[in-house]
Amino acid sequence: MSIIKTEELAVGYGDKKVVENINIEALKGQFICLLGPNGSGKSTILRSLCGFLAPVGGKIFLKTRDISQIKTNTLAETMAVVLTDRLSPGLMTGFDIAALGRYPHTGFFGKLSQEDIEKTWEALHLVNAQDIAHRFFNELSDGQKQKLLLARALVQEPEVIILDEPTTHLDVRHRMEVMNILNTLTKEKGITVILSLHEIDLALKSCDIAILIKNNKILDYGPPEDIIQEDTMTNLFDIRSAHYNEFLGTVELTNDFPPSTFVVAGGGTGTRIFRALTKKGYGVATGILHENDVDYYIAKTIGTPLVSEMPFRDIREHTVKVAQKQIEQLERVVDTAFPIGSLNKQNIDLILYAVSIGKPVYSLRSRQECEDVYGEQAANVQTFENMNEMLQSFSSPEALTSPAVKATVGV
Ligand SMILES: Nc1ncnc2c1ncn2[C@@H]1O[C@H](COP(=O)(O)OP(=O)(O)OP(=O)(O)O)[C@@H](O)[C@H]1O
Repeated sequence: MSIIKTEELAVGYGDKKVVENINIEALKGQFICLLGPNGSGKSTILRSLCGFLAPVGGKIFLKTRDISQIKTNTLAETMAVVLTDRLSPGLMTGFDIAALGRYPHTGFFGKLSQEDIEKTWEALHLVNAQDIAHRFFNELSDGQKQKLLLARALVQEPEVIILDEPTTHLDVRHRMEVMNILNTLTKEKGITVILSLHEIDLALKSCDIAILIKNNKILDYGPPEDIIQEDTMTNLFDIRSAHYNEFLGTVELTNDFPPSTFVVAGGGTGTRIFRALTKKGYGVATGILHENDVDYYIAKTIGTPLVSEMPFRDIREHTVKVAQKQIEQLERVVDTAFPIGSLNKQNIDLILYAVSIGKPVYSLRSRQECEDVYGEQAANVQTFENMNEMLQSFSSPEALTSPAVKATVGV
């Protein structure tokens, strides 16, 4: 069932159009998220959808009725709004704030009936805010206030809730809680939720429909699984210093330092090392990674040169040679203590090769394990108990190889 529909909607201020040609439809129980850079018009669209801002052009329908023809009180029976504006409610308690949402249902004097009181408590329980109900709103944290504003929206018993950046200022726990509550509302109560968010990964993992906004228009609109590709987020936000991995849902800082360290990784053991080296300014090359390994996805997203092999295949002679060539040109080799199996045992040979040509090898395996794995050559491998200890023993990143090396390893 269609709850909100727009036709050739243009939103903005006065004559100025901020976003135009908006043709979207929100169905019952859908979780819809607006994504876009600062100033792209997310708040302007949300304000228009809830009738606070008159459209510059086109139409908005709330369950087939033109929203401009609906009185505010009638609108409030169907739609609840949680905007970012700070409330200064004087000496009101958490309960009072939540109960404000009953106003479309109370009589002329706004007196709460027993039923209103019960419904307010119900909403407070639903957002897990019953313990702050008797405290003054002004004295609560942003996360606690946000929960009460959600409760206020819920007691309205709306069919649609519109929220502008409901997770701003919240810590990770409250952020997850708010998103969980909203998700439950859509799935269990059939409420349609339309919101804007800045956390890309959270948005894409939670929402049924993403609306991507940039340069005055809707770039794309649909289920994130269908519309988000590898470069979608980097293009949407014009990100230069980082890349978004749609498969893992993470943003990784780009590493474009000249490679100095070859990280022999696998099974996810390389990920935190790639990130740590990137943070400290060391260039990285890595291998030999199977193309279904999490280290492969992270290394690709970070943008490091990498030597890879097809998933579930033995590492071929040729691939080993490519990795050896890279090692020859770099300063050092790191053994991440990757798990060893029949498909990647050549990575052990790779480390032995590095030792044989005199490259410093740094290992995160225990001394005993090194001896088991590298035999006599273990004496030429330095072991470290943890990554930071290992990084401290590296020469400073300024002393790294020249950009020419980067060219030779094929960046
Ligand atoms: N009251 C206003 N009068 C005129 N222009 C406005 C007004 N409010 C916002 N704008 C402009 O409209 C454009 C879109 O702003 P909007 O707040 O909708 O963006 P947003 O995507 O929500 O941004 P953010 O992610 O920073 O919250 C911006 O250029 C902004 O300067």
